[in-house]
Amino acid sequence: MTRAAFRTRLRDAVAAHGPLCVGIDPHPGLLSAWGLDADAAGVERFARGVVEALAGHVALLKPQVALFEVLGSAGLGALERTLADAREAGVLTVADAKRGDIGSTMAGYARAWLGDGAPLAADAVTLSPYLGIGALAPALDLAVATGRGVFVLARTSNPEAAGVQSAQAWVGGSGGSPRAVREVAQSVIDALADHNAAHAGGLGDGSAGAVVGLTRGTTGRDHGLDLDALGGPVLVPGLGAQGGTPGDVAAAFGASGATGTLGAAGGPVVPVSAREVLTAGPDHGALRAAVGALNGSLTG
Ligand SMILES: O=C(O)c1cc(=O)[nH]c(=O)n1[C@@H]1O[C@H](COP(=O)(O)O)[C@@H](O)[C@H]1O
Repeated sequence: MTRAAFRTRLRDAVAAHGPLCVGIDPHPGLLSAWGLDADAAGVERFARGVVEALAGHVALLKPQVALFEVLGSAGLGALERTLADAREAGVLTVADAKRGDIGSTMAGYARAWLGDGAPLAADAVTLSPYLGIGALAPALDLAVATGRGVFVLARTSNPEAAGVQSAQAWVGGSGGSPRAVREVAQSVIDALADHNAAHAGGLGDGSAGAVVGLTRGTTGRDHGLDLDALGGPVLVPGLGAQGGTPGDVAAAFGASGATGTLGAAGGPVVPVSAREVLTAGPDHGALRAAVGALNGSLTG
């Protein structure tokens, strides 16, 4: 299959629709508000309804895998059909699976979420680097080979993460590079930047994205994390239900963040909202209006 690099496709989608990524998070409370049962049929109608309403109106959709997985095989079937709908409708997806394991197992996760022809293949997947970023190589490599992407957790939106992600780590010291102390979150970003630099311009261009949450108050070029060398997209959860605002996106990532670019060659910056947008449903027009309003605030 021929396709452009994930980041190129994401940039085009952001240029067409605005930077917002909408999470497909079928929480029981939302199912009930939409008049649906909290079972696999309800989850499927909810998730496929979001795709139907928003395909052609949003740059990226992010199904939350946990909320399908909880229903076992029927839930995963619903997720398969949701991803198939999105593929057919031409809307980009990132499966929010937050996978990360030892390399040999990671190869299985990589094929499951990023492999051509895999039932659950999405355009990108979220990954956790806390078994060591090197352990994620099978997924980073498969993303390069297939024109897909990964978003690796660097600084997440939840306050409990600070103890691990803000710890200081010794990095470098091999291959002649000097040893230096870096915040763990920065060391993740630096590793992704190295990966992207090695694959610039091809099918893997910018395939290694970072997750940088909106709500921890210390993102962006002025406040610690240096994203300028990343050379890839940034997924920014925390908008809406977790308290983040479009103004916070601009404050954290600079004015360029709001328009979906970052640094000289980085980005796009893609803020995420699930619950705040989804509460506007199930009416398709109301969902589109909520997305339009948020995109307007992000770019205005
Ligand atoms: O990887 C993610 O998407 C993610 C990372 C993070 O740091 N924080 C975070 O909230 N998320 C996900 O983003 C979504 C946010 O949902 P809302 O808070 O409803 O907008 C959920 O599916 C979270 O699992």
